[in-house]
Amino acid sequence: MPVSNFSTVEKYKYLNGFQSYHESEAIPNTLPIGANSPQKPNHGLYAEKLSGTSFIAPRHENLQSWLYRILPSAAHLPFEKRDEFNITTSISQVPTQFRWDPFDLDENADWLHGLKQVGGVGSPATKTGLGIYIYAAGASMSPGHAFYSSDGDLLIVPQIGDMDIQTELGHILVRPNEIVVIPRGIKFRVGLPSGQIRGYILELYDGHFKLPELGPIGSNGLANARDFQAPVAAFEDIEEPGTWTIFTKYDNQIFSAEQPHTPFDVVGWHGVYYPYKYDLGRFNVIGSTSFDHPDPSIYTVLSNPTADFVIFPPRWLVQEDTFRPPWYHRNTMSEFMGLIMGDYDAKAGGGFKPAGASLHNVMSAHGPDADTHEKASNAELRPFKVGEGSMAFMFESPLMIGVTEWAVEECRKVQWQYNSESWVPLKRHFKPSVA
Ligand SMILES: O=C(O)Cc1cc(O)ccc1O
Ligand SMILES: [Fe+2]
Repeated sequence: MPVSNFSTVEKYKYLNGFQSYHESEAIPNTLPIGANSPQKPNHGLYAEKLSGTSFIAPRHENLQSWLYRILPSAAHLPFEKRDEFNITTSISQVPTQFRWDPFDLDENADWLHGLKQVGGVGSPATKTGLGIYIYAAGASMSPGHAFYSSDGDLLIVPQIGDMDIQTELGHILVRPNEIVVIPRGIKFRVGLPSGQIRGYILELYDGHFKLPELGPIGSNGLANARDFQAPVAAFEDIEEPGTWTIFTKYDNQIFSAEQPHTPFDVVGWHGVYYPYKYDLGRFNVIGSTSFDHPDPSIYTVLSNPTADFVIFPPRWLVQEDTFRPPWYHRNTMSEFMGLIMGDYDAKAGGGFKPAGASLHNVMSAHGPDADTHEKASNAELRPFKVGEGSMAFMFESPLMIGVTEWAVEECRKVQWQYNSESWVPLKRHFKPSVA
């Protein structure tokens, strides 16, 4: 039987702060004082360094942690390729505006077996670009399985179901309307404490998320640093040898390796490279209190040169003499959107549903559908709370986002009438004689 070092109450304790230097030990006197790699670490542990940036990365970008564990990660058998996984199908770059009906649930799969790539660009091998995935699962990953991505940092956006994520650095409970980021290389296992799960994932093949600069907003606002939560150290102490399988996604293919000991044996750790969660309900929304619709960058939660994570939380709209929904637009950026719950105010026509998605690529024109335009251009402009009970989000990237064969064909969720239902019905209102 695994021996855990925590009670249920203590299981989900967190350390608060974004990219703060944290340290945590599940047994007192685990972390060496004034050194990282003593000749004999305390309690007979092995020291292991986990680097998320190059050794020479500037101090303010340098992300690494020291792990003190029962056996080092290297103690495993060789990797074998697992061809039964087919997460990434061939990707094509097209300017088509896509919208998808809700992606299916899957009660039989576990999180890893229920993972499918929807879109992407670049290559994990050259550390450029990103991947976008949908997961759907109805079973916990086996206690003998763990996964890490060699390809990048995973930003997971649950849409349905709680995820009990056991990571090497401790436990995280993440629920819909929260997000979790699991950096490259950190092993984890997804348990399902309350039934089926489904959600979206953005994988960054390069770099790590930062909080956006606040500029004239000042020193607080948007996502505040103290609301990001890292786990506390927690370990399994299993003396009998067994078989554990470690899966990794490596250049978008799955490999696995067996080892005779649990990977969740980190008794203490310190550093700035760790998984963290954030409750989207804590986002402090800033908006226009006079006129005009601001750029959606005002809703950025996390930022990276490859992609930003932007949300559309419930908020008051008070602008005068303004068409309040998003304007019609074409961008050099591409926009992948998902909906966790509720409605999105730019799509009153109803085709954008929770668990569905849309993709508006580089310079592909889009904006409110015809119904939304009709309503918003005639609405009485009193203060109005938009998005009550809803949460839409966007993965926004300067790169073209290609679509996988699975997303276009196999999943059978594409709304091929998207353009003809949303924008083709827009009416002419042009009257040269009227100001
Ligand atoms: O296209 C979208 O719905 C996303 C979006 C929202 C917004 O408020 C402004 C621009 C934008 O691209
Ligand atoms: Fe847009």
